[in-house]
Amino acid sequence: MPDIHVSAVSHSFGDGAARRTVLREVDLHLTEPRIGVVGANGSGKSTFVRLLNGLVRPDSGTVTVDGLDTVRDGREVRRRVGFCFTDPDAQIVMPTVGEDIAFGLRRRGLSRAEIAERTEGALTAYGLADHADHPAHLLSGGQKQLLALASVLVTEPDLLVLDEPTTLLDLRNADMVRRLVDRLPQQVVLVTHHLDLLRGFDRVLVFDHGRVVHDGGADDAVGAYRELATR
Ligand SMILES: Nc1ncnc2c1ncn2[C@@H]1O[C@H](COP(=O)(O)OP(=O)(O)OP(=O)(O)O)[C@@H](O)[C@H]1O
Repeated sequence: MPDIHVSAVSHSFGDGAARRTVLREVDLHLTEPRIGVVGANGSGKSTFVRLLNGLVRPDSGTVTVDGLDTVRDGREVRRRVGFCFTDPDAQIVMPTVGEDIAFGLRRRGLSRAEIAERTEGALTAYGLADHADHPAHLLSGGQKQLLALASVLVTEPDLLVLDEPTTLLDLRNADMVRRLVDRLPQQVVLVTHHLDLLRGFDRVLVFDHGRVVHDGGADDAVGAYRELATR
């Protein structure tokens, strides 16, 4: 499993009176296969996971993935860290569903035959086989979320970061994503408000006002989060 080191990371957005500190002195060493991230709206979860592939550069402190610094070695880090955004529209880059899945593979210099084979496999695995030539922006919200997941997983990253991957999915597809995450060989960091997705996770971090206020097994952490939410 990749080795994630987050050392003394603080981060703020905005300037002057509008300055808002979103992460405060976060220190973590993450090596477990399944890591969940929960917390109230605005508690810093998305900002935290965006550190992991260098999308957010910390104001202070460092983040490394397998010894690679997410700022200094950003390009290499992004090859290893697959990232699925909450809003799948932010991730669709090509006109059709099939082309979108193939896009990440083309950038990796694979042969035409290999790209076609892997793309077809992903289309089938995510229930999108009938939509290969369909305009990607015309998919339903949930189908777009599945496409975003397929386009990232097809590149076989070492670490997969999922920021609320099931917000738009119906019950069946949300369940499909849960089972899929269970089976993945990769390390997964998953942000969610759907606590049932975290069943069996090795470690769950609870964020509150930019700090990790609880860090433990799934049951304990979910209990701590519930308590925090009802305070
Ligand atoms: N690019 C940005 N510019 C300015 N402020 C930002 C930016 N990104 C996030 N923030 C602010 O940082 C705070 C934390 O946001 P973040 O998205 O990390 O929270 P979250 O815990 O993921 O919330 P949610 O559960 O609602 O998705 C929020 O107040 C948000 O407005």
